[in-house]
Amino acid sequence: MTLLEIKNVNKEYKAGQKALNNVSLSIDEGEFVVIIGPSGAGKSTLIRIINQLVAPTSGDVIFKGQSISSAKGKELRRLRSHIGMIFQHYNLIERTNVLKNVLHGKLGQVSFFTSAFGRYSQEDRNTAMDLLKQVGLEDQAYKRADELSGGQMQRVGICRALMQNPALILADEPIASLDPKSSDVVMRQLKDITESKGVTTIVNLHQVDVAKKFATRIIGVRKGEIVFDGKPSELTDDMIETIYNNELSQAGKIKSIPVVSMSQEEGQVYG
Ligand SMILES: Nc1ncnc2c1ncn2[C@@H]1O[C@H](COP(=O)(O)OP(=O)(O)OP(=O)(O)O)[C@@H](O)[C@H]1O
Repeated sequence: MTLLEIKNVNKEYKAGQKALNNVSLSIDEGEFVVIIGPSGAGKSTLIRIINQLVAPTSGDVIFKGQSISSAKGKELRRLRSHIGMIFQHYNLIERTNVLKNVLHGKLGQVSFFTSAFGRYSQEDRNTAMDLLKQVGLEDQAYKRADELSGGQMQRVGICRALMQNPALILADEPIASLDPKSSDVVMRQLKDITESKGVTTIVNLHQVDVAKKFATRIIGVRKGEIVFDGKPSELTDDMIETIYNNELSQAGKIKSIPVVSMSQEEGQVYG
């Protein structure tokens, strides 16, 4: 069943400069979609337009059968409460313990007093603890968030997003600040836990090899347009070069070639 439809979406931050150019796509429930593309291609803009952190210049975003791009106020908050976000820099409250950070995922679904005074129900606490167990962090529940490693913090970020029981998770470069091993753990857990809960997931990544390893569908974006949309097995080396062509041909940007050492360990090197 279709969960999300992006219809003829354009985004111009500055008049005449298209960050997204007539993008249309449809995402079904249960998909694990990875968006790849060079720096500045429009990946973050595409992710942010889905939950209206960025408003499209034109076009429509339909989520669960309703237009989120024309929703305002209470209605927009209601639709957003079904969408969990995972961020590159985790966005945890560092001085607060891990369990409370996970419980913060309930914000928007509980009263101001519940969240302000930490009076979450036992049921919510049990759910948060269960989620931490599923990512192997139950022992860390009462540690301050800033005592964790980056990979552990991102796993807390995953639990916090799931705490709101979302239909959709958007992850904007969730492993960009992590080493290859931690990246692999985070992506594996994100995939397993969202799959087990039937949550649809859309992730922006710079690493093509990681995309191929975990995605059920890969979308390649270049200069604000979708230039590839298919299964990981259909993403050929030629297509990767098409998506990243400009990057590869500009010697000065060589650092942005999307290959990390994890792929080398596995003998899957692209680019
Ligand atoms: N807030 C903004 N104001 C003006 N221009 C912006 C803004 N955000 C993004 N852009 C521009 O829109 C285009 C797409 O940017 P976007 O961040 O979506 O790309 P990206 O593929 O996510 O890049 P990266 O991988 O480097 O994060 C770029 O040309 C960028 O400079």
